[in-house]
Amino acid sequence: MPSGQQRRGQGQRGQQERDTWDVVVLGGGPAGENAADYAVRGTDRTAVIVESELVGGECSYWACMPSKALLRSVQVAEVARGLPGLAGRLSKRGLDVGAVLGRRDTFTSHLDDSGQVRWANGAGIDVLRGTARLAGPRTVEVTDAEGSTRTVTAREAVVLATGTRATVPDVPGLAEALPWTSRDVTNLHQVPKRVVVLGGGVVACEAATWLLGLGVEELTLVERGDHLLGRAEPFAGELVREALEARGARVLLGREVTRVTRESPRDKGIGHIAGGPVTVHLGRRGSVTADEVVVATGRTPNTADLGLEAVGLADAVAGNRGYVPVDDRLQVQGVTGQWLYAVGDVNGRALLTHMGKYQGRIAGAVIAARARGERAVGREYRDVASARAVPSVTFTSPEVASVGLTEAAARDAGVDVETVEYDLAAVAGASLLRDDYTGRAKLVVDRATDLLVGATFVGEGSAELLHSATVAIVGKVTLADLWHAVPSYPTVSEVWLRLLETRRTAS
Ligand SMILES: Cc1cc2nc3c(=O)[nH]c(=O)nc-3n(C[C@H](O)[C@H](O)[C@H](O)COP(=O)(O)OP(=O)(O)OC[C@H]3O[C@@H](n4cnc5c(N)ncnc54)[C@H](O)[C@@H]3O)c2cc1C
Ligand SMILES: NC(=O)c1ccc[n+]([C@@H]2O[C@H](COP(=O)([O-])OP(=O)(O)OC[C@H]3O[C@@H](n4cnc5c(N)ncnc54)[C@H](O)[C@@H]3O)[C@@H](O)[C@H]2O)c1
Repeated sequence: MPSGQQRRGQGQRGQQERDTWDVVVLGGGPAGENAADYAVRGTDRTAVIVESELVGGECSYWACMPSKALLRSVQVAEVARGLPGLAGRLSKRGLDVGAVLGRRDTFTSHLDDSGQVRWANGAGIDVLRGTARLAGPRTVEVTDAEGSTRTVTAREAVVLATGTRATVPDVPGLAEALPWTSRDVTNLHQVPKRVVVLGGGVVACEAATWLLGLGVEELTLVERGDHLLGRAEPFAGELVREALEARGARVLLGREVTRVTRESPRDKGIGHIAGGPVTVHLGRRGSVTADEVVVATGRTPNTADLGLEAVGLADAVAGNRGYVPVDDRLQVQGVTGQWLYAVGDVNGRALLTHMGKYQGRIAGAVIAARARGERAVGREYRDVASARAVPSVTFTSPEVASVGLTEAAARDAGVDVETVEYDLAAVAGASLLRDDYTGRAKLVVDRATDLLVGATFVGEGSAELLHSATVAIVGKVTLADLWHAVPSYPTVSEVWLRLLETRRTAS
């Protein structure tokens, strides 16, 4: 048996000639990387990741990392402006945009994935460059940039981890106007003076926050629904709307874009203003003209050219909004032989990096167990979190952190719902963070069991608070027991005590 070091060396030398691996992963984003790692970790089994762009996926280069790098500078500056002793010392000229974009670029490794490839090789995983599609059971075709195609096979498992891309709605003139998508707005090189953001979900609200912070002078956000952040508790969207408006944004809710027109559209590369002024028409409700339009209206799974018909999956995927249907072991439903899995965004369960990585860990563990001849039946081999305990943080100002079910979702699920809310600004530890603190917390409780089924915290410091609620939900801690989990003073966590006190007073 070769040592790990020998095996890694052989893997790197042999991967161009080799055509069979134990595990073949399509897509090298965070979900695919974790599935490959957990499938072979500590063994001599072989795995390959087939990647058409950059190993590390959307998250590393065009999503989580650049957006959070931009938002950090914007948020720190905003907090400082609200603190006596600091506010007056800050330059009136605002942020040093070049330096902020430079820091962003260090977090995306200047769109160079060699560090991620080194990690993969070090973990015993080969990397093949090219676009992959299924050609039959355990068989994958890979087409490289020059157009040559080779066929690779998997002895044990194939994992689909091809993620999603930005949806550009079918609005007349929109595609022709060359709108910015999440890739451009996270990798912006120019700050347009006037921007229209289409959509009011997580991408739109975060992008509006950093665009305003970087100096956009006129920002209009157009959402077709009645709320921002439509999947969160309604008060979260309200607080974010108020905050965006306080910074000068115009938020238009319940508006439908009917047409988009642009003078001389020209593709100048990612993050560059793509032509002359662009006008977004809102039917009889007027129009808005800006220097750039950002489309943030949701995601489309990368399944259209994945060869699903070769394994009889085309109809099942089409009937699942284009997402690959999986069971709780992340095994693709409708395919026999226990060889096909799908993890991360592409299965549509929870479009978040941490959830994709969690699913990757589970799928990898199932593959490894089955390779050992085991049945993979225990709890460690099941995705138990995606249904009822998905944590998510929207890094707006104020932050929105939530886990589990909203009140509406809990009622729809038939839970005997009890709720309790508290003004986070009235918590000493929160009010210390900034003088203009705004926030609110809400718990959704199953009255029948005294268990928490959902929690939402809006306000500075919520992001790091969230895990306490996730632990309470997953660990099935009753609210009676939470009374004895004493939060430190003065911290934002003290909101737990206030929520429990409020509940006691009400009952
Ligand atoms: C602007 C923005 C900000 C976000 N911020 C956060 C955040 O803060 N926190 C969070 O948890 N989530 C965030 N998300 C969501 C997060 O980016 C995704 O949930 C995550 O990237 C999904 O990981 P994945 O591995 O499933 O897919 P991806 O990261 O999309 O990776 C899929 C990979 O597959 C490759 N691929 C696709 N098709 C093929 C093919 N046929 N052959 C070979 N390779 C292929 C792609 O090139 C890509 O590298 C954000 C999303 C956006 C758009
Ligand atoms: N911080 C984070 O964790 C983070 C950040 C960004 C994205 N994400 C993930 O990425 C996913 C996708 O985010 P998203 O914001 O692109 O999608 P989304 O589904 O969350 O929001 C899209 C919004 O666009 C609106 N919309 C759709 N078509 C429209 C139209 N024609 N005109 C106006 N509005 C329209 C929808 O009503 C919805 O409110 C999120 O659900 C989240 O899971 C996470």
